[in-house]
Amino acid sequence: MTVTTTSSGHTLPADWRDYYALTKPRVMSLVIFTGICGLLAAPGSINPVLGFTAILCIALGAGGAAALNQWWEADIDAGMKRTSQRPLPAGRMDPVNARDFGIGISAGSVGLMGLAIGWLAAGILAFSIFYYAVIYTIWLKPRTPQNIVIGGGAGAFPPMIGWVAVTGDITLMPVLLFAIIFMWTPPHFWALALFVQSDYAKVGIPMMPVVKGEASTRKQIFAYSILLVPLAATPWFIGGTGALYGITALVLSLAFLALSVPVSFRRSVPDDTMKPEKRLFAFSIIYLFALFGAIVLDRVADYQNWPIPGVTA
Ligand code: HEM
Ligand SMILES: CC(C)=CCC/C(C)=C/CC/C(C)=C/COP(=O)(O)OP(=O)(O)O
Repeated sequence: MTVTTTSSGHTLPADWRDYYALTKPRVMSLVIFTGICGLLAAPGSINPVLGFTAILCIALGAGGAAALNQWWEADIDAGMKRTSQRPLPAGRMDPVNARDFGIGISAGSVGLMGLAIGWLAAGILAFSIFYYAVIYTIWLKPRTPQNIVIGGGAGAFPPMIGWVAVTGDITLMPVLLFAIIFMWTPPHFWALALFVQSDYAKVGIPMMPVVKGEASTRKQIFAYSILLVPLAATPWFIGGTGALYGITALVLSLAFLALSVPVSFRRSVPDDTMKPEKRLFAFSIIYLFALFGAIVLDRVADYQNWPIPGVTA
């Protein structure tokens, strides 16, 4: 077994990077960011050590759920070009170790969240782990083209968990933050699915482009992108944020909608470069980072006193 040495000369087991890869760090970086934003945007305050603990629990829970997802899907991942080099399909790790790692950090995250922060936040964290690892990965993903629409809920919980860690209760605002990610997920993923659909067809996963075809998928991307415009601005409309967030949300969502237009009203041709789809997918990630960053900036900049349409004169 090769070993890796750190800058200080300490050796690490060669497979620590595989355990890290099991947590899907690149994807989960945005998931955790939305959790941090939910915590920072919530009214009230939290001890910084407890705040850090809450975010650590969200990160461990997301990573544990991702490890369980990869343990369950090792055979599917082996059949897709995009995922074939992951630790399990590539044979670099014992599946039992991946499963135990996923269970361990998931359970640890829920227990620590409950003891340090509160059992409502811990309960939502536990449910989101179950939602991703069981409801989405085992039940929905292999059965229905609505898999990522319903399953998208799993990825929408982190900002609610961060918010509840501070306030201790679920109000309309964290529900709206959940709804925004829920509505964002289908165009985010289907833009990608349009240019990797052959992979999913090969392993028999009923993603929308495989089951309903490109035209239907493209129209649905447009529909969700239209709905995202008013939804993303709703926290402002109801007075939950100031105009800094509200205007940023409208500009970002209209840009998102504009990028969805070429995706929605075209058909791919043989050897298509799929540029519009790749642009929309890439922008979907920038969009969510910027949108949730704006929620925090708005809270910090205290724009709460700006005139809010329909609420103040
Ligand atoms: C069921 C819901 C979702 C599905 C099916 C999905 C699917 C995917 C897929 C297949 C990729 C390509 C990454 C790879 O090849 O490993 C990806 C990338 C990404 N996803 Fe999603 N995603 C979902 C939800 C989310 C959520 C909720 C977030 C964050 C809040 C998110 C953030 C990202 C990010 C940041 C990337 C880029 C990762 C990179 O650069 O490698 N995704 N998504
Ligand atoms: C706190 C907590 C539990 C957070 C979870 C957040 C979450 C569910 C994010 C979704 C991330 C994602 C890439 C889903 C796709 O899985 P996939 O198996 O369809 O993607 P793949 O084909 O790349 O493996």
